[in-house]
Amino acid sequence: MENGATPARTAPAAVVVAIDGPSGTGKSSTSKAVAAQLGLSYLDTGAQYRAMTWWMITNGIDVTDAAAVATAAAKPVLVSGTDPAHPTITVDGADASGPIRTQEVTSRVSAVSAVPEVRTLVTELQRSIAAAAERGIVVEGRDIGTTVLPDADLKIFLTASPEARAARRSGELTGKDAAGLAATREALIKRDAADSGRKTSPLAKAGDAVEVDTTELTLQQVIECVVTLVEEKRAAA
Ligand SMILES: Nc1ncnc2c1ncn2[C@@H]1O[C@H](COP(=O)(O)OP(=O)(O)O)[C@@H](O)[C@H]1O
Ligand SMILES: Nc1ccn([C@@H]2O[C@H](COP(=O)(O)OP(=O)(O)O)[C@@H](O)[C@H]2O)c(=O)n1
Repeated sequence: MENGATPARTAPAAVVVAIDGPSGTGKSSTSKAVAAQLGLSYLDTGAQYRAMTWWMITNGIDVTDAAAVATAAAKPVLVSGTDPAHPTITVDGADASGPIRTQEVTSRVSAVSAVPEVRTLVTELQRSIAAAAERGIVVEGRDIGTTVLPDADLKIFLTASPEARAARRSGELTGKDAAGLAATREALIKRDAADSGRKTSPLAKAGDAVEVDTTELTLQQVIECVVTLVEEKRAAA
């Protein structure tokens, strides 16, 4: 270095991480923790489809009428906050973080997210959020590695047995009673089938994604695994 000056420490290049997988595999918990640990932004794309669904329900749109959903899709203004310590979502300026988690929204979101016009709009929004994340971002969903960010630096596909996923979800919602567990398992399998079977950008593992089966792993182990994979990518860049 000329003049014996200390070289300025350059910030690591922005890294884009795509985390996909079915419900209850640990995408949200893992993505938030990895983003927080590495100083990256975080985007929950499922929350955006849920917000779109909530808006449709609130505005009296029949979510089984794909043409009506397609026509209305451009109306709501969705804004996602990308701080992993405090992720937010608003619809037309109103906080939607509570209402998007209801059973009503959960049971209808797959119908709305299957509508191509909805996906086009939401995908554009997701790409613009990712492009604006100066230090990089962890984006979680169903089609991030395959469609939204096919050039992501690292793609992870999380899996877990239906039993493990239902137990995790059921523990969140209703406690551990057997009837609740069975109902949660059925609803989860039905939503996976709808999300995997739709024509437009279905839930799928990208060819170059790293698959991590979380069935027998603790959340902490999954987080450590993903952080290590990101650090390896950065070191190799
Ligand atoms: N490896 C794991 N072991 C046990 N519980 C987990 C694990 N990963 C996530 N969880 C729990 O399972 C539930 C669903 O996780 P979440 O991150 O919301 O999954 P997803 O975003 O894939 O639907 C949460 O209560 C979370 O704390
Ligand atoms: N990239 C994405 C993310 C979610 N979704 C849809 O949004 C729904 C809700 O996603 P979510 O991530 O909140 O679902 P959970 O796994 O948290 O239950 C999914 O069931 C899909 O129908 C999608 O189609 N594409």
